Formats: sequence, C-alpha cells, structure tokens
Amino acid sequence: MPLPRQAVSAPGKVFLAGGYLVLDRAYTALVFGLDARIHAIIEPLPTSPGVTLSEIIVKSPQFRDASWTYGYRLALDGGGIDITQLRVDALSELHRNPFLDTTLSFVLSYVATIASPTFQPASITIFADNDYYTKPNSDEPPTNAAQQRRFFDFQVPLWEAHKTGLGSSAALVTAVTAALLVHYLPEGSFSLTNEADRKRLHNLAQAAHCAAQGKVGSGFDVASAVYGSCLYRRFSPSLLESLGTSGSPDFGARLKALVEESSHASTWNTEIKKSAVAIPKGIRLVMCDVDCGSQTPGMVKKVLAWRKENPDVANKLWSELQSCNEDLATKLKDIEEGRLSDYGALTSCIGKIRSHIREMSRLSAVPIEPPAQTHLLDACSNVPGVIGGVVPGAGGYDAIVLLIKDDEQVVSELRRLLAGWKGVKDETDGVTIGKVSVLGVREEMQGVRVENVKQYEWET
Ligand SMILES: Nc1ncnc2c1ncn2[C@@H]1O[C@H](COP(=O)(O)OP(=O)(O)OP(=O)(O)O)[C@@H](O)[C@H]1O
Ligand SMILES: C[C@@](O)(CCOP(=O)(O)O)CC(=O)O
Repeated sequence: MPLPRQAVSAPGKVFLAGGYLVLDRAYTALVFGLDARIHAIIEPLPTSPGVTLSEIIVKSPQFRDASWTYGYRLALDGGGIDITQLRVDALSELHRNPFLDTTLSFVLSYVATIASPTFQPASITIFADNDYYTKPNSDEPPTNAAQQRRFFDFQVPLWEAHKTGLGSSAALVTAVTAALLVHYLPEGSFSLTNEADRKRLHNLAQAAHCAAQGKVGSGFDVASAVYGSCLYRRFSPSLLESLGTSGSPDFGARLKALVEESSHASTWNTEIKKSAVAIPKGIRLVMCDVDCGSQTPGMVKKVLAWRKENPDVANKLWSELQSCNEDLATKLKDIEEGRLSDYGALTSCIGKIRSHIREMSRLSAVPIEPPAQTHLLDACSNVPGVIGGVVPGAGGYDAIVLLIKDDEQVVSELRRLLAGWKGVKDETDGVTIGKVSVLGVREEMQGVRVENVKQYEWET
C-alpha cells in the first residue's frame, strides 16, 4: 500500500529578548513563534512498474532552480544513511542546500535504527509563507496571477532572495524532519501531538540544524519551530560533541541515543517554558523589515570576545539585562492574567532593555542597536498605540519588532510613517538603512503541526 500524502508546518520566530545572553545557560530567551510557517508536503514518488529507485526529490516551487534530487544508501559500519545529491542531467548545475541534505541524512539514519533501512522513494514540496523573504517591489500591487497566490512566486533563485530574518532554516529543518518522521516511521509510533515524540523531533532537528550550520548556536530558533512561543534555556553544547559526522562508524547508534535520551550523557537539559510567555489580548507583535542586513556570526564572535576580555563589566550588564527581560515576560503575563492593566509598565521595561542593549553595543563596539535603528525605533515608538520596540535577536540592521495595541489604525499609522522613511547615514559605520516595510506576520503560540493536505492541492 502506498503511504498517504501528508503535510506539516513549523513556525518562524522573533527573538524578543535575550539575544547573546541565551548562548550561556545562565540566561534565558523570550522567543515568539510567528504565523509565518514553512510547510512540507511529503508523498511517495511514483516509479514505473518494476523499477526500483532510491531517490528523494525536494522542491521549492516558489524559487527558480530550487529542486534537489538525492540518492540514499546504507553506510558501512553502522554509519547511518549516506545521502548523495544527484545531477538530474549532465548539463544542470548542482546547487547544494546543506539544510536539506543534512536533515535527510540525519532523519533517515535515525529511522533506520528503529524501522526498515529500505525507504520507499519520496517527494517533498516546500512552501514558505511569503513574509520569510522581502517581496520585490512590495509597495506595488501584485501584477500577475502567480504573485497573487497564497505562496508568492519570488521569480528568483533562493540565494538571491532577501531573507527577513524569521528563521527560515530552523522552520525548514523542523518541518522536513517532522514530515520524514510522520512518513517513514511505522504507523502509530510517532505523533506530533505526543509530548515524548515532540521531544524526539526537537532533539533530532536541533542536531541536524547544528550540523548543517557547522556550529552549535543556542538553538532557540529550532526550539520555537517545534514548541512555538516559549521562555527558552539552551542545552549544553557539549551534548553534541561526541555525535560525530554522519557516515562515521556507529553514527546511527549515537544519533539514536541522542534523540531518545537513552543515557545520562545524552539527556538534553533544554528548558522550554510555554506557560511563562504570552502576548496579552489587545496587544500584538509587529515586525518591520529593514532592507539592509547584518552578519550575525561576526557579531556573535565579537560580543563573546568582548565578554571574555571584560568578564566583570559584561556579567554585571548581562545580569541587569536578564532581570529586565524577565520583568518584561512577567509584565506580559500580568496583563494577560488581569493583574496589570497599564501598558506604560511595558513601555518603561522595554526602554530599560534598550538602554542596556545600547550599552552592550557601545562597550563591545558591535552595532546591536546602531544609531540608525535607534532613530527608527524612537520614531515608531512615538506613533500613538505603539507600546515599544526592540532590535530582535542579534540586532543589527535586519529588522525591528514592535509591541502595539492590536488595532488596524495603529498599523496604518505605522505604514504611513514608514512609507516615507529615510534612514539617516550612520556616522560610525557608514550604513544607511534602506526601505522599511511592515510585515504581515504576528505572534502565534503553536509550534509544529500536521496540516490538512488538501489546502495545498491547487499549489502543486
Ligand atoms: N523555501 C526554502 N526552500 C528550501 N530551502 C530553504 C528555504 N528557505 C530557506 N532555506 C534554506 O535555509 C537557508 C537560509 O538559512 P539561514 O540560517 O541563513 O537563514 P534564516 O534561518 O532565515 O535566518 P535568521 O536566522 O537570520 O532568521 C537557505 O540558504 C536554504 O538553504
Ligand atoms: C545572537 C544570538 O543569541 C541570536 C541570534 O538571533 P537572530 O538569528 O538574529 O534571530 C545567537 C544564538 O542565540 O544562537
């Protein structure tokens, strides 16, 4: 019997408070899932009668040249499943997508340890909600049918698309991992609504995402893709140290132990508190995309080097920032649960967070909240109904996030302000921020979920 066509989706994120601090387990992050999701639809790949293929095809139809064909086979010495990207014809170029090939090799290696290591060929289609990438000429009304579809046709290759920083790779890895598990694990042995199974998904997606990135970050983006909005404390990076690379002897067994936490050494100490976060009724998040962009890895390195050289100053500043961040989470919950009604308390809390972040920027000489973003945040904060805003995550010139009264009038006022926004040139680093646009996304509490596959029928 052929396996059914199934779909899952995972949310993007906005990192409201705790950037950099969260790299150290002593601190936490306040992360919100967004209603912009990455969808993965998986189905058997039809083959001619009598033909056996070991092939998985992944397509991203919103982009040009975005089709990846993989062959798979059992590696020697328990090394898991080897994945090889195949050239579909002699003339086509091979465009690698490390997030896909690493995810395939990790998930199939894991499945092979608990089910049959022979996999039926499959096809996976990826759709990303439009706000993950800046729309070309987004101020102009869509001109053709392709651009009016639910999933916009960006008409460029993926590497030319401008990301808006919503965590596309983490949502992609999480959605594809979940789709493969739902498809290949024996019926009844995995469900996205079962807590223990979500944990397995989290562990596997974190391991694959870190391997694809070639570094172990805090993992907040994969955690929010799996669990949605949460207060997050990272796992110890040493957990992943002994995993080794896919294909190395006994990789499959080590991966299984890590995913299933079968020993003390492979038990994840991640903390996810969903009950500690809320965006109260009457308030919403708004993201404004700044068409510029920063180099997060370089910024992280510099901030960490500054902290290492100045531990006393840095730790004092980080403790103060942590308590402001905790205060913000508490105040949001207090409003949500009726213990506080004054949004002014949130405004002052956000003001304190920003002033600590600017101090960290100054001391580390890293443009976390650079003057151009200060100018933008201040102007937005003066719009009636805007409670306050920050540079999310690593900061820089990527985007800003605002907490506002949940009222269309406030969004319209913001759009009016930003339509004529002229960034000032930053004297320190010479950067002028480009166009700023309000994205359509807002917060969402729910993490990864199964989707009704019928909704994509007219897209594929
Ligand atoms: N729609 C898609 N289809 C296939 N692969 C995608 C898609 N969107 C993103 N990716 C993969 O994710 C990579 C982008 O990941 P990266 O970590 O650089 O960005 P991000 O996660 O969106 O950024 P940020 O952490 O700033 O939010 C792409 O190069 C590609 O490999
Ligand atoms: C700086 C850091 O704390 C956050 C980076 O966040 P973002 O990719 O800018 O959303 C790094 C990390 O947590 O891995």
